[in-house]
Amino acid sequence: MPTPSHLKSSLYFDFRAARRVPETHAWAGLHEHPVVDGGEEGTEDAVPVVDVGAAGAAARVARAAETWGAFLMTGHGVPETLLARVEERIARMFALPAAQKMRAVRAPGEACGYGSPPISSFFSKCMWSEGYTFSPVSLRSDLRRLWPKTGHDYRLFCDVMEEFHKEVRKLADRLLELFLRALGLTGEQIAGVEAERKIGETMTATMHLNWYPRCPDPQRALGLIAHTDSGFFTFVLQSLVPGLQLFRRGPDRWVTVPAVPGAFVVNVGDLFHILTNGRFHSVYHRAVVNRDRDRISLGYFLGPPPHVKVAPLPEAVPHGRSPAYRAVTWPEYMAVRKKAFTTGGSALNMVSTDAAIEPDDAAAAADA
Ligand SMILES: C=C1C[C@]23C[C@@]1(O)CC[C@H]2[C@@]12CCC[C@@](C)(C(=O)O1)[C@H]2[C@@H]3C(=O)O
Ligand SMILES: O=C(O)CCC(=O)C(=O)O
Ligand SMILES: [Fe+2]
Repeated sequence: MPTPSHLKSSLYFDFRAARRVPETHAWAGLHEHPVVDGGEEGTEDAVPVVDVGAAGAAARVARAAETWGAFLMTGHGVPETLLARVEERIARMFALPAAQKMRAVRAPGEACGYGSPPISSFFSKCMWSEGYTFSPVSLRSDLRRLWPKTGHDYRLFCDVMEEFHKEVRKLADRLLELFLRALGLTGEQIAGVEAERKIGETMTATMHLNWYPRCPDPQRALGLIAHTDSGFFTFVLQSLVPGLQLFRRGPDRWVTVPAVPGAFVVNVGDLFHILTNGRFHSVYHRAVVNRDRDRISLGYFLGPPPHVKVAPLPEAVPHGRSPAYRAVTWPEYMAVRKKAFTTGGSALNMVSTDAAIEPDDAAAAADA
């Protein structure tokens, strides 16, 4: 039986002091599929790179979203100096004393706070990571839980995260437009059709910071269990230490995403999979740890507001066919995913209509 998350989060595991990986953190079946390098340009395993500022970007986005469900995004215009400041502040936050971090611990049922990744509540083993989730629109009040007395570090953290959010939220709108163009919608349709316009206007952002401490026995431990992101799409900023792996089929393998300075990894999430009727598919991914260096990543998760139903866009459904998925809100989908985790099924299958047959990715990548 998995340990309830509130129990896990009330005990602080001191990664820094660990000289070995205890049974509580040792995962079986991690090496079921080979791991290949995704950085070798021109090879089949090369993770697609899309310069979103260049001509032809929509077509490249479409191809990457259809074939991989992920890509490395360059040419986005977010200054590298800002990204470096963001990373520095995240590292300082994770270096705070345990007692201070535990003040902000995520309570059961809470969306925001400090602790092991929310998904860990479905597993009996613990991951080799800590994370902090917050909403960028209420970060000044959220962050008072970590820095009750505010002060210099609090202000610098909030300032840099606000600046980052301002830049990246605009970028998300640009990328959404590229995605919709990639689906075949014209500029007029994007501007004029209520449903499409609403997606951009109402899209919400959540930030989740990950810290993967260096690990004495990385072959036995796992930073973040294989999963698909549940929302529309995610921007992942990873430090220069690689660790993010994408699952690819035929032959089944894990592809390590190269650490490209200044690039964001873009992951297609399950609700975008639904919105595009499965044309852009969500990507299974996981994070591994290493012996020598800590790793930090930032996930910027875009999705609909909680009350909005997400259903396949009519433009994404082939003529004469019915939509492959039923309409769901994000919280409804999370409840389905919770059920899928406990029954071992696929959440996308569970919201599909007869018109869609999903490969059971959950089973295929079940190296948990
Ligand atoms: C917006 C969200 C997506 C997320 C759950 C969350 O409410 C905030 C944290 C996100 C995250 C980050 C680590 C992996 C993941 C599966 C998890 O456990 O928490 C994702 C969630 C998701 O994409 O469903
Ligand atoms: O650490 C990473 O590179 C990936 C993080 C991730 O998948 C997530 O936060 O959802
Ligand atoms: Fe993820």
